[in-house]
Amino acid sequence: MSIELRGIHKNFRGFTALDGIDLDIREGEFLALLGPSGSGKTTLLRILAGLDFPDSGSMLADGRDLSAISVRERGVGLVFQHYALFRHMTVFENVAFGLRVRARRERPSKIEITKRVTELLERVQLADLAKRFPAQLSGGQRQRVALARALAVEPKILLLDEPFGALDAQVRKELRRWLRHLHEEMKLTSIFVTHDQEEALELSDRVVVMNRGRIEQIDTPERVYDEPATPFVYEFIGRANRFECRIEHGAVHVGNEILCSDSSSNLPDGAALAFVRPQHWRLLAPIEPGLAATISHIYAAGSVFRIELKIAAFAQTLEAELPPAELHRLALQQGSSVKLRPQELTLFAANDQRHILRPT
Ligand SMILES: Nc1ncnc2c1ncn2[C@@H]1O[C@H](COP(=O)(O)OP(=O)(O)OP(=O)(O)O)[C@@H](O)[C@H]1O
Repeated sequence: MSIELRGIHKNFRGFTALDGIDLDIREGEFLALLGPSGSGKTTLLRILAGLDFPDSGSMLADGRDLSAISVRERGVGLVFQHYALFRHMTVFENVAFGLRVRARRERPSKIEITKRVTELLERVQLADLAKRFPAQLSGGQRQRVALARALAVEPKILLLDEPFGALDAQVRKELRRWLRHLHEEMKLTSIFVTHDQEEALELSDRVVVMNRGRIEQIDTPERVYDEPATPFVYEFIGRANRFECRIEHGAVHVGNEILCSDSSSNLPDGAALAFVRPQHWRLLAPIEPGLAATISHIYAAGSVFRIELKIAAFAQTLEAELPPAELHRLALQQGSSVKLRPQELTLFAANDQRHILRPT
C-alpha cells in the first residue's frame, strides 16, 4: 500500500504535536521514523493506524481518502514496545486471535487458521513454543509472537512503535536484522518508530528525521548521515563537533582562528554554523598550520580511539577519532600538543543553506 500525507497537523490542547507533515510512503519500503522523545513519531503512527485523527491535512492510501477507511479496512498490523499479548492464551492462540474474532463470513476455516498460524510461527522461529504461555517466554520471543500476531491478518502495512525498545542491546540487534529479512520475504510495507539512530540507519530504506512535530529530512540512511539537510540532523545523527563561526571572503573564522578557507567556493559572508565529524579531523605535528589543541583524554572505543582535545584559543572541547595504527604512528598521548585541520566540514550559512567543504 502506498500512502500520501499532505499538511498533517495535530494539536493536543494547544500543544502542536504535528506541524505540517508531508510524506509519501512507497509500497514495499521500510521507513523509519526517527527523532527525539516528543518529536511526534507515535502521534504520526497512531494517525496512520486510524487510532487518532489529524486536525487538518489530507491522507491518501492507494489514491483513496484514508480518513474514510475504517481501522479494520485499513489492513494495518501493529506492534508496540510493550507486547500486549493475552496472558491466558498460548502462543498459538495469541497468533490465531485476530483470525478467530473475524465476522463469520470473513473468518477462515479452522484448518486454514491452523495452517496459517503454523506457517507464521515457523517464519518467526517459534514453532517449538506454540503451546507455551507468554510468561514462559523471553522478551525477544514475546516480541516475535506480537509480530506474528500482527502478521496473521495479512496487513497491507506493518506499523511498529519501538518494538524492541525494552530488549537488551544484543537481542535488539538480532531481532532488527531478522525483521528486515521478514519484511523482504513477506513483501511488506513497514513503518518503524525509533529514537535509536543506529537502529534506523541499519534497518530502513529511508529515514524520516522528525523534530518538534516537523520533518527535518527524508532520505536514505547514507544521505542523512553524509549529507544532513539541517544542523539538527547533523547533531542528531552521528557524532559532531559544532562551531559558531563567521565567514569572510571564503575563510571560516572561529574566534580569532581560521578553521579552514576556500576562496574558490562561493560561501556567503556572515554568521554560520560549522560541523566536523570526529573522523574528519587530521591530527598534525605542532609545527604544521592548523588549530592548536592539547589532548585531554584518549579512550579506546572498539576499532577506533576517541580523542578529546582542548582548543587553546577558545574554550571548547572537541572530539576526534583515529584508528589505532594512526594513533601509534603519531605517538599521541594525553597532554600531547597537536594541530588540527578538518578534512571535511559542513557549513550551514544564514538561511540554512548547506555547504560541504573538503579542504585539501
Ligand atoms: N493524548 C495526548 N494528549 C496530550 N499531549 C499528547 C498526547 N499524545 C501526545 N502528546 C504530546 O505530543 C508530543 C508528541 O508525542 P509523541 O508521542 O508523538 O512523541 P514521540 O516522538 O513518539 O516521543 P517518544 O519517543 O517519547 O515516544 C509530546 O509532547 C506529547 O507529550
